[in-house]
Order: sequence, then structure tokens, then C-alpha cells
Amino acid sequence: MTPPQLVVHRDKELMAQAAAARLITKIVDAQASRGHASVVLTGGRNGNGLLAALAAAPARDAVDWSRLDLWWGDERFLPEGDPERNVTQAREALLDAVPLDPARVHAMPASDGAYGDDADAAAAGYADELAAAADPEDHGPVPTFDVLMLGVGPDTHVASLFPELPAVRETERTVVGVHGAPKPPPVRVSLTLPAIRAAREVWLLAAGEDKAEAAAIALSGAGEIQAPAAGAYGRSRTLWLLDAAAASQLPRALYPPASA
Ligand SMILES: O=C1O[C@H](COP(=O)(O)O)[C@@H](O)[C@H](O)[C@H]1O
Repeated sequence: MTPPQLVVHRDKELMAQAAAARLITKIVDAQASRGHASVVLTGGRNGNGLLAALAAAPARDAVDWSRLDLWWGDERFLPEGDPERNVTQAREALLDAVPLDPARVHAMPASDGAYGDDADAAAAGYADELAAAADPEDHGPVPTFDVLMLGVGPDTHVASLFPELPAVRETERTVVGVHGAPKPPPVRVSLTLPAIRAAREVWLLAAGEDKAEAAAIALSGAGEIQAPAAGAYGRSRTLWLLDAAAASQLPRALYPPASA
């Protein structure tokens, strides 16, 4: 487990811009050293804010978009093109504006797609896609993502791993169908904690006052079943990117004094 590092920005706009700049640098560095990069996107307000900031950043042209693999941490299991689907929102915020290779955009299945309305089959299909993309050096059924981003919900959920639901207890499968999610829609598809932990870097995004309690709980030693965000960490780095409002309930010992 890599211990969480915290960066606290003044407000959510600055956080989104700084995180977008950080992501551009990560992708460019990975492409320079390995020829390609892989990023796992998150849904939600903070994830979409980051993508919009990236779309507006002139430095986005430093990325070779054709050599970037995009995956998703979770998806709301809805029909293709539904405005509530994470992929639909990501396309609007950024993806439609950059020259990605469509074969490298690994959206999670829709509820009117190849698996019909069977979220568990859709999850198994996505797990197969991940396994097929993994190299022998990845030591497992999931690629070693360069960066995996997770929005933190006000209830400490990450991806579609909600407190106490079976998905957060999963230790074998890399992707699961989620049923009875407390946040709509109730049916979702999600990476599990073991799949999340395959990433080199895990970035948790939390901006806004409604994330303050969740951040304080997850960073104060809570268990991952009760607070899924506490169980999300990367192989090399776990980074919490917060704004001042989301950091406002953190114990002083955790709050980095020199953040801007
Ligand atoms: O439903 C979801 O919610 C979380 C957090 O969203 P936010 O709007 O509270 O920031 C998100 O990370 C997840 O991908 C999404 O499906």
C-alpha cells in the first residue's frame, strides 16, 4: 500500500486546472518512455471538471492522443448515448475534441449493447477486454495503468464501489456488476479494488464542501468496506487532489501547510 499524499488547491477551478496540467505531463512522460500511455477516467463532477480543464489547456496539444488508451473506472449501466453515462459526459467534456484512436477508447458496455441488460455479463466482458490488454510484465489480468482517477463521492464511494455493498468486498474479479447502488442509477459496472490497485498511480479527486466529511473519514484510518476511498491506492503513488473546501475537515496533522 502506498500512503496517500495530499495536494490542496484554493478552489475547484484551480484544482481542475492543476490536475489537468499534471495529467498532461504524466501522459507525455509515459509516451516518451514507453511509446504509449494508459489512463482510467472517472465520472462525476470533479472528473468531468478535470476533462473540461484539459480541453481548455493549450498544452493538450503536447499529448499524442493516438497513442493513449482510455479506460473507465465505472459506468452507469444505461443505454448508449444516455446523458447520464460517464462516457457520454467524458465525450462532451473532452474526448470529442481530441484525435483519439477509437480502438483505444475502451468504454464500458451499455445496457442496450452486446450484453443486453445483464450488468454482470457486461462486467465479465470488460474484464476480458482488460485481460486481453495486459502484458506478461503486468503480472495479472489488468494492464498497469499509468494513472487511474477516481472521484470521491460524499459517502466515500469511489468508482461504483459503495460502502458495505458486495462490490467493495470483491477480492478475485477485476470488474463486477453493481446492483442496488444508493446513488442513481442503481445498476452499474465497476472496477474492483484489486483492479484499481494495479495502477501505477491512483489519483483521488475531491472538491467542494460536500466532499469534506468523506475525505476526512477516508484519510483518518477508516476501513475500505465502510469507506471505499480508503482502499484505493496505486502501486507507486496514491495522490489526493483536493480543494480547500474538501480539505476543511481534515485533521491538521494531515493538512499540508504549504499547499496552494
Ligand atoms: O456516480 C458516480 O459518482 C462518483 C462521484 O461523483 P461526484 O459527482 O460526487 O464527484 C464518480 O466518481 C463515479 O465515477 C460516478 O459514476
